[in-house]
Amino acid sequence: MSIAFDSCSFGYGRAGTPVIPGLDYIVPDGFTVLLGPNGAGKSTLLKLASGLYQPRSGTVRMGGLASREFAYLKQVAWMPQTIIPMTGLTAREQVAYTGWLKGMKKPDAWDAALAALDRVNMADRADVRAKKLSGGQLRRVGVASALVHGARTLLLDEPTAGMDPTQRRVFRDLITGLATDEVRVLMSTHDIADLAEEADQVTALQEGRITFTGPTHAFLAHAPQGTPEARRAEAAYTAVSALAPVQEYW
Ligand SMILES: Nc1ncnc2c1ncn2[C@@H]1O[C@H](COP(=O)(O)OP(=O)(O)OP(=O)(O)O)[C@@H](O)[C@H]1O
Repeated sequence: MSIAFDSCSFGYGRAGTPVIPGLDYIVPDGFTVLLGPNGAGKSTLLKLASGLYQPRSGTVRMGGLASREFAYLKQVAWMPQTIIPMTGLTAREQVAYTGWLKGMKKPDAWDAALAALDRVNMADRADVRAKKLSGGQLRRVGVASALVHGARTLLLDEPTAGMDPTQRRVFRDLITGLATDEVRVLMSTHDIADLAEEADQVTALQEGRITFTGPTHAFLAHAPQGTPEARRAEAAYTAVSALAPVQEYW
């Protein structure tokens, strides 16, 4: 069951212009990259999908569940742009705490935390204080926190921002492997050239409106003929950014 936005509108403050002005969108299966320039509304969309924000009008639902229901929140995991280490907690405690917040029993959360840290190659740091971890290690803790309670949709907000190219490659491989038949991953990024070809699907956002959503090969087909392979994703992105918003696609 996927997350569906139906005429979803959202703005900051009561009277503020909507940042998301009436969005219809279904989070695709597999691994989807969410592209868009600064301020397009990517983080806002992810927060709406996570249930952290509620729409001003319209709905965000998963099957019969509205995004404000706890049963919905248990099905999704959101990784913010910045992972804040919790004072005094070890990596394992921080991940287990997230699991507990999502309704897991303490012993289950404790076991699942180690398993999640293992999936991100951090099991050997499980007992290190989160404050002592490097930026990259802390991001892994963030991914482990997203994995700990077995969510069906992972919402990752620019998890590779600020990483060096090598670190980014390792991290990207890790994230690509998280999507399965049962688990959807929606990840925002600025890193168009690197990521588009590894994703199953691409969604492009412009001023809170979707200009493209579909399989990666269909996205890349927007690159003008003769564009060199290395530049296709970027050229396709430029082309879809100029498209009119998608009106109906589901
Ligand atoms: N807390 C806030 N209060 C008021 N306006 C906000 C707030 N957060 C975001 N905005 C505004 O909402 C719009 C969308 O912001 P959002 O962070 O969702 O975009 P984004 O695509 O994630 O951008 P970036 O790539 O720079 O992270 C921007 O115009 C931004 O200034």
